[in-house]
Amino acid sequence: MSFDISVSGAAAEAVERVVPQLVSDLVASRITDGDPTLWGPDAEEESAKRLGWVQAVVISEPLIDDILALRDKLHAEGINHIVLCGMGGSSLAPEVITRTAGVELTILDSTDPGQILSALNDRLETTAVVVSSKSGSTLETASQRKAYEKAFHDAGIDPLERIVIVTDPDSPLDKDARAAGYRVFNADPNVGGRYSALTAFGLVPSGLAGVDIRALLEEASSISIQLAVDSPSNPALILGAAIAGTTPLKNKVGIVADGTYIVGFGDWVEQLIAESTGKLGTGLLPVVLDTTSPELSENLADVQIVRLVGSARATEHVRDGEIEISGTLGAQMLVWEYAVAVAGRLLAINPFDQPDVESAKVATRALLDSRPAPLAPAFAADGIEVRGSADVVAGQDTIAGVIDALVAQIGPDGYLAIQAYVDSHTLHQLSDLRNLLAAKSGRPVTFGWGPRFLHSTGQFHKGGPAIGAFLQITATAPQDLEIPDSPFSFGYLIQAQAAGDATVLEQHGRPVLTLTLTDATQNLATLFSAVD
Ligand SMILES: O=P(O)(O)OC[C@H]1O[C@H](O)[C@H](O)[C@@H](O)[C@@H]1O
Repeated sequence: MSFDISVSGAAAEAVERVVPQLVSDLVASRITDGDPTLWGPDAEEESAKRLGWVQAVVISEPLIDDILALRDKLHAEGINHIVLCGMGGSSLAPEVITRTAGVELTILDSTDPGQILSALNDRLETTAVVVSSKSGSTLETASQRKAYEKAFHDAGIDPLERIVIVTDPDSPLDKDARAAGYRVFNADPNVGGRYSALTAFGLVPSGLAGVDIRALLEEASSISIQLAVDSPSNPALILGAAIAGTTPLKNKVGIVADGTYIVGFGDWVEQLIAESTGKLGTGLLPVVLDTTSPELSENLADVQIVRLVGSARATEHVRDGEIEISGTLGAQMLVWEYAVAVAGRLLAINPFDQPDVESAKVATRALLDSRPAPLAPAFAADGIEVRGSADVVAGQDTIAGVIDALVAQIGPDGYLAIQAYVDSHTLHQLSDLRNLLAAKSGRPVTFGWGPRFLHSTGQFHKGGPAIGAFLQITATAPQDLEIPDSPFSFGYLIQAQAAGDATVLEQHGRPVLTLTLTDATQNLATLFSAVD
């Protein structure tokens, strides 16, 4: 069996109560048939052009030979290092697919100048770059493309030979890239970014990097008939009911890899859940945990634990109150896509739009256009500059003090989001703050690298229930990097992205604390001791 699920506690109660209704409403077969009326009249127009993922396996099959032929051609030319430039749905699937397969793929989903420089300086002579953007208008991706074009030119390499484009037909990128003479793979425009794992967006970079993408599609195919059937044993109906049907709603979903062979599934499913459901003041907050995370033992009434286990047998030993899942990667991707669509119906929202992502982009764009002088910090301590909401910074003069003040703002049903707009490779230790702050606050804590998370959980933070408190970590970059043909640099862009999102969060009445590391390596110790 390619997929198994076991439920207990409130999730089991939800399955018992909700699934019969889903079956009698023919939800599974209607999703499979592309019925756009399942999410109400307001969602109908969008849903009508967003259900193509149901047929992704069939649609993607013809792409495989072209991808493998290009891989062979690149190999024959000695090109064996693949970089992927893309944000959100254009990079999260290839990340989990290649990590699980143990295949190298350098993913550039950052605007941090140091991180971009490291990628540009890494094996350029033997590198091919996939530039992926469904809309073809994402600023980060366009900037990364320009940086690689310049780097190839400067090295005397023709970018047309080394850059491959994945985008929707007729997008601005599609038109521009075709006119310039780039190799372009088009994806199905009737699939939204976060549902695009099994389309060209997941397959082109993963296939070029060396993954057996045919096997991935076969894994998904093996479960597709089960998902289309209106039956109480349909795993997507069970999962959808278990995560979105509990009463009262457990609106945080703690996802922990505990025995699964899949590496990094939480980071992919995080976007699918958060961006699909976090809107109109409701939604499910995904919280990616590890097996030592405090949330697993705290029995928080509003957190539903989902444990990704190793084998079907492991799901027979489900822990009290948990959901346990096992399965192949391709099958899990398709099951979760169906389940989140089901969750959208249960939560009475449109699972295919992302109305609040745009607000942060607009605020960032305003800063990029006007380029105001940086806001003076409220204070600085031990080389860390402190800015933030008045409730958090007023009366404080230590890093420990402001962090405590932010934690004190988290309500009984709230959560803390750590958002680190830094080089995620050199400052990887920052993610260890998550478990520490979860222990300190006794509440769920999410961790995201900026600007990557803006395209993943960013929608929930602004469109979901207004219960988050936000810790931004930024850094003064030791070196900046110009974006070719742009009035601002990567260093300016990442700061504007943090400041733009902070403005929008504060407009939603949420507390924000921004800590700027002026000497990142030295400041880490201060930060960790302030949290302890
Ligand atoms: O693939 P792109 O069009 O560049 O979009 C990348 C990301 O952009 C936005 O943030 C959307 O909210 C995401 O759903 C999407 O995955």
